[in-house]
Amino acid sequence: MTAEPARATSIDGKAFAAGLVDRVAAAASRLEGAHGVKPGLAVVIVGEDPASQIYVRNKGETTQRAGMRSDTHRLPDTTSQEDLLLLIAALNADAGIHGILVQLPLPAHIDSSAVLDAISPDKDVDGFHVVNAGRLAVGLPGLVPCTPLGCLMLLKAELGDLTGLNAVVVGRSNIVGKPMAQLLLGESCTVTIAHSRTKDLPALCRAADILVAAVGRPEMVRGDWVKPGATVIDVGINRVPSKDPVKAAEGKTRVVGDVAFDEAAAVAGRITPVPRGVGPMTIACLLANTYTAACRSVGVEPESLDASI
Ligand SMILES: NC(=O)C1=CN([C@@H]2O[C@H](COP(=O)(O)OP(=O)(O)OC[C@H]3O[C@@H](n4cnc5c(N)ncnc54)[C@H](OP(=O)(O)O)[C@@H]3O)[C@@H](O)[C@H]2O)C=CC1
Ligand SMILES: Nc1nc(=O)c2c([nH]1)NC[C@@H]1CN(c3ccc(C(=O)N[C@@H](CCC(=O)O)C(=O)O)cc3)C=[N+]21
Repeated sequence: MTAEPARATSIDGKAFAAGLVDRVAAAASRLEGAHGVKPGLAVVIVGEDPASQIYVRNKGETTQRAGMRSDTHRLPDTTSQEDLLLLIAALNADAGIHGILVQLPLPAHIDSSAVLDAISPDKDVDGFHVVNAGRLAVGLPGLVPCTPLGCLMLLKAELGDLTGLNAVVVGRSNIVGKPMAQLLLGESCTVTIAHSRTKDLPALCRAADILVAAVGRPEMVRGDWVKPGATVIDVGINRVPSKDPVKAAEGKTRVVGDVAFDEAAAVAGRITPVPRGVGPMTIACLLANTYTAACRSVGVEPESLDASI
């Protein structure tokens, strides 16, 4: 049997993200020129999780590249919840900081929701605070979680108007699946949210014009789950052993998504790769949210950052 050639367009999230970072940088420099406000982001990381360290470093570098202030607070994994809450209170009160991100997951002895809800909703650039989740649900302006926001920007750049399209979101987390579904509903898609208890997931996915996979299971979505011509957004970031058995034995890993890329690309119209798909958009949207929060802190309407590549 010969492999089917891939025919889907691979959506270049990395290039789109670079363009977005440039637009944020330009808008942030105009904000600073006009109002003397330099957007500032504080990232708090508790513990030594290596994947988190890489992500936090990328964020710091990209933030500075965008001409914004970036502070990283690294705390030992023995930090008490009380001390973490004290740091958040200090950052809430710091007028030079417009965005606060507490890297997840937190160590088990800390109650994540108590920590996330201690962040001022106006500085909650992750959009995880219950107030921002509520604003998104009722259609009020707030701060929208970065990963679903990045997915929506890619979808609108690729497809234009999404009205009436069937969207299936696989995953119902508060961080990705639920806000993704809210955003697609806001674009007048017909939205179905699937999860681990969904019956006949492959058949459900085959009805989707837009299929978003946010599951955390390497290559779970197969080619025959995809409707011909559909747009597939792969949010998954999964580390699996390297293909080369020698390297795998040395503990080398590679990153794959929640979608079996080659199979799905043979059927889909458009698909995001992993890496270089949704991941870079998450970071770019974090900067966009920090810019938005900085504008609102001085009562200025943020400039539109939406644009095609
Ligand atoms: N690219 C990026 O910037 C980011 C990527 N990620 C990645 O996205 C993925 C999802 O993250 P997150 O939402 O935080 O993960 P969670 O583990 O919080 O949620 C996973 C969801 O997938 C569902 N699920 C699990 N197994 C199945 C299954 N067999 N069939 C159908 N649904 C299933 C779960 O269902 P149930 O609720 O029933 O348990 C749950 O709703 C991960 O790979 C993560 O690394 C996350 C954040 C940012
Ligand atoms: N409070 C909080 N907010 C988050 O948004 C958050 C978090 N905690 N915890 C961890 C997850 C994961 N996440 C990623 C962001 C970017 C890439 C990214 O840039 N990925 C690149 C490189 C991938 C690689 O090679 O490792 C890519 O996909 O091309 C990946 C993962 C944000 N998260």
